[in-house]
Amino acid sequence: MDRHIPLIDIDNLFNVDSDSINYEDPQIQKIANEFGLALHENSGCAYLLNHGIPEEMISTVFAESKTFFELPDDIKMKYCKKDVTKSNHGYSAVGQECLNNLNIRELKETFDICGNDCYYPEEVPKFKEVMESLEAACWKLHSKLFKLLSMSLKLDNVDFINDKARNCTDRTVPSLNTARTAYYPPVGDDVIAGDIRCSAHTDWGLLTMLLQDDIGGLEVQVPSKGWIPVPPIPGTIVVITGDLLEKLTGGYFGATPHRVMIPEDEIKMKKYRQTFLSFSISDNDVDIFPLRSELLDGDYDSKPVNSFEHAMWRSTLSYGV
Ligand SMILES: O=C(O)CCC(=O)C(=O)O
Ligand SMILES: [Fe+2]
Repeated sequence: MDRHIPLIDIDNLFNVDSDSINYEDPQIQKIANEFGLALHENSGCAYLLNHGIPEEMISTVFAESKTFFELPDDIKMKYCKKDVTKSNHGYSAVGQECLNNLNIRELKETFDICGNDCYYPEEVPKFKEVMESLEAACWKLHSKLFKLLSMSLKLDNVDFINDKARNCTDRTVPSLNTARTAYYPPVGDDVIAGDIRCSAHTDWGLLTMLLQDDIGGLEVQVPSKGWIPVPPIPGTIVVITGDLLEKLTGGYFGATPHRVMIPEDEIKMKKYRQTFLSFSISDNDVDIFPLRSELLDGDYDSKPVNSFEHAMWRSTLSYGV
């Protein structure tokens, strides 16, 4: 099969205690180089194999999420986002969020977990626990992936990117770091021209980890090739670069445009699709300055961006406020 998106075996790094990883180990350096190259060249996107997050943890999140998304609308709306200029937490119905700021209808529903003022659907008692477990597992992996990327940049400090993410996984520290469960309802006869499952956009943060079911439809935009599919591969996680990583690395890891198409296949179109996403977004008070290094493009705009301002700007545009 002609696979456009690189597949990287990260050799169960998740299950190794972070402090006991030997970053001098040639095997770890090889993984770091492959991963860095995959995110730098063309696709800005990679599949991770042997990521170590238990499949059961993922399928439980999909099952509990489905129970929530299939509740009546009036119940789901009790949990909708309260004020998108302040927090990213809560439920969004079809048509509420449009990620490329246009007047396109996105046929998706989401529940985002963000911040420390979290509320959860009481109708689905296990929702909170399973979401937070998978979120924590993703956080553990994020910090290891940041180390690999710092290594691939040949930086002495393997914690260079972690230092910029700061404490975003600590809920007592304000950040827009977010975990999202997404549900794309079966596409019915009321679909209109222009409808899409998720419109073209880049993510706002450093890295996004995406777990998808077997329906497909995700695509990334690759400069020389246009839109290319990122089909589901069982047992893998998809990693996508975001705006803050692009800024931090002076464009070396450019943010990757992506979207989700409605399947052309009639049978698949009538099926729902589910994903879980973990977006790593630095603490609110972090200013991201582009790194200076001979590897990087000296022409990159050196103006810093503030993490909160950037993510909030993107978020409010998506909700039209
Ligand atoms: O669900 C997907 O496959 C992608 C969703 C996405 O890109 C997003 O929510 O930012
Ligand atoms: Fe996205």
